[in-house]
Amino acid sequence: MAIPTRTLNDGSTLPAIGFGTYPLKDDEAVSGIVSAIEAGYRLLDTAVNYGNEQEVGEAVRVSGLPREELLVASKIPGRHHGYDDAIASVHGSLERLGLDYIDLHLVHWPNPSVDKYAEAWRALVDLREQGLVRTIGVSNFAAAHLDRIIGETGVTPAVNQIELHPYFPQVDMRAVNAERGIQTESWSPLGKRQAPFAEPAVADAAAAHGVTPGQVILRWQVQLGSVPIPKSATPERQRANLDVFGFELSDDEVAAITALGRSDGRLFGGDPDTHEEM
Ligand SMILES: NC(=O)C1=CN([C@@H]2O[C@H](COP(=O)(O)OP(=O)(O)OC[C@H]3O[C@@H](n4cnc5c(N)ncnc54)[C@H](OP(=O)(O)O)[C@@H]3O)[C@@H](O)[C@H]2O)C=CC1
Ligand SMILES: O=C(O)C(=O)[C@@H](O)[C@H](O)C(=O)CO
Repeated sequence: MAIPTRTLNDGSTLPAIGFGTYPLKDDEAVSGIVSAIEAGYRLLDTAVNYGNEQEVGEAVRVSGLPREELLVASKIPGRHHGYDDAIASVHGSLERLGLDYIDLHLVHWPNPSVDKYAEAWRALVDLREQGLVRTIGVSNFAAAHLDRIIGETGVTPAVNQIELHPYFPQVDMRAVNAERGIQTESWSPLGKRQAPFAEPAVADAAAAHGVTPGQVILRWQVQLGSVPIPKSATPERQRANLDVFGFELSDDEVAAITALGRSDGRLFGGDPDTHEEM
């Protein structure tokens, strides 16, 4: 089944589901990403800090698909936030990927104590002008971080990739993004090691629709309007995770899953206002 698309504020599109590549490395990464592409994924999410950009580029070539049919996303790490460092960071990503442009590039974390994320953003704005990156966005940005970079550059990120899963449904940040015309992407969309597959809200919906709990959670993500990027090294799960466009959750089912949210629901305490990741 064809994957629907989301139109971004710069006129480009993203598939409604992408593929997360962390922590895939080495041969497992190449074979895992090639099998994901064969399953139908067209958006591949990597980062400098995942140490697997080379493998992502290799998988793109091994897949044999025309370059323009795939979207590669990467991220600038905190240690590269100075303007010149950010420019060099993206050139490094291009080199490791072996690509002549990157489809989507994000500032990975704001690292507010370093206070240079606005410089990294200005670098992305300039790299987009040069055509080296097609679409620019951020990750783990709170409202104040977004408003600062928008205010300083007049350029609104196309995407904000944030932690979002049933135990952390990000009601407020989804609204913050939507109010600014920013597409939300969900990292750890299944809840990673805390996947709430056995929660009645999830298990009951799975039974009602004849699908798996993982498919219910990813369908919930789609109906929230976010773009989830589940990771799986297993071809069977890769295919199942993509197969969420043949059923629809009711409003009550969506609300029941959202109600699983908890104030301490973050996976590792990654609060963008305080978490530092270099
Ligand atoms: N911007 C940021 O700060 C962050 C971005 N990310 C991005 O988000 C992506 C996804 O997040 P991630 O943390 O990997 O978490 P996910 O929620 O995607 O969960 C991945 C885990 O779930 C397992 N899994 C996948 N599908 C199923 C299924 N259908 N049934 C049961 N288990 C399943 C996988 O195991 P198996 O492989 O064995 O199937 C893996 O252990 C990352 O790969 C990365 O690209 C992640 C964290 C932070
Ligand atoms: O995977 C990422 O993109 C991250 O930003 C990390 O924070 C990652 O989730 C991790 O390793 C947390 O311990």
